[in-house]
Amino acid sequence: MSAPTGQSNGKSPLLRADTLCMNFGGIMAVKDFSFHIDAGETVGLIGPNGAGKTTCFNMLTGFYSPSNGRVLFKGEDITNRKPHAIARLGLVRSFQKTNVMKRLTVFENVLTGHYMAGRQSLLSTFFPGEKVRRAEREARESAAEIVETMGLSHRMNAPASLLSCGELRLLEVAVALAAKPSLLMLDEPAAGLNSHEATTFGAVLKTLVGRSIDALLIVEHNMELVMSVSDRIVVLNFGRKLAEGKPTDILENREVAEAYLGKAAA
Ligand SMILES: Nc1ncnc2c1ncn2[C@@H]1O[C@H](COP(=O)(O)OP(=O)(O)OP(=O)(O)O)[C@@H](O)[C@H]1O
Repeated sequence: MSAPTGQSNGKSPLLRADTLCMNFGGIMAVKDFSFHIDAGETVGLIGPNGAGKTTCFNMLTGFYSPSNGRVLFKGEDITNRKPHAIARLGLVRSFQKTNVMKRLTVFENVLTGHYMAGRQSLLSTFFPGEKVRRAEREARESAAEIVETMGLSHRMNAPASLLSCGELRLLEVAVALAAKPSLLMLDEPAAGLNSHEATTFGAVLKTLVGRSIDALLIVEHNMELVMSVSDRIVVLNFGRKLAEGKPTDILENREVAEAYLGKAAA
């Protein structure tokens, strides 16, 4: 069931992490963690509180320098690169904290996401030529398309402050998509959603790979959601990979049940 070396089967993976370790002053938060993500996949990274999921996210995206190991993205070694340089290569992450500006409309938020990720110079903004005007047009078209992809067209001109929790979570993903990721990494994107909202959210997430992005990595505590959207699940426990496999295999895995619920419940 598991792929302990983090190697994909034959193909070159989109992302590959080899024996990542993170040592916080003597505490090993992550130990020898290897895994991969292929283009076309949605991978769920799960584990009990404190298992090391966010630490992994931070190492994969340049926010932490691993104490050991390396990260390859599209075959390029990105270990110790700066987060913005990694994002420019197409590896974009969300944070548990919202990236939405409440006073801006849905459309304006997504457009802002474009500009934040853009490379337009200040000079060209003040003295726009045809090239800048074309880029502006394309950014607006792309923002409208992303809003539609996320199922928020009917809320396009609504201030974000008026959105429901479910709509807000969708908008957060839309803003991340504006950075044009190849691999999108979402850290607890469904936090606070009720069951109905989580179902809608999951249905939208399922449409993204192959349409807007090449692959998706999702850290999520909502088991129903993560099991329904993921092709493959990787389980962390005490900083180590405990299991890896299809959602159905993970749901039946005794060690995983024990890690989450304690031995008595397994
Ligand atoms: N900056 C830090 N300094 C010291 N210890 C840290 C730091 N960040 C995380 N840790 C520790 O590393 C371990 C893994 O934490 P991490 O936040 O990665 O887990 P997690 O799986 O994301 O948890 P949660 O599901 O609760 O968000 C925990 O024991 C945590 O206390």
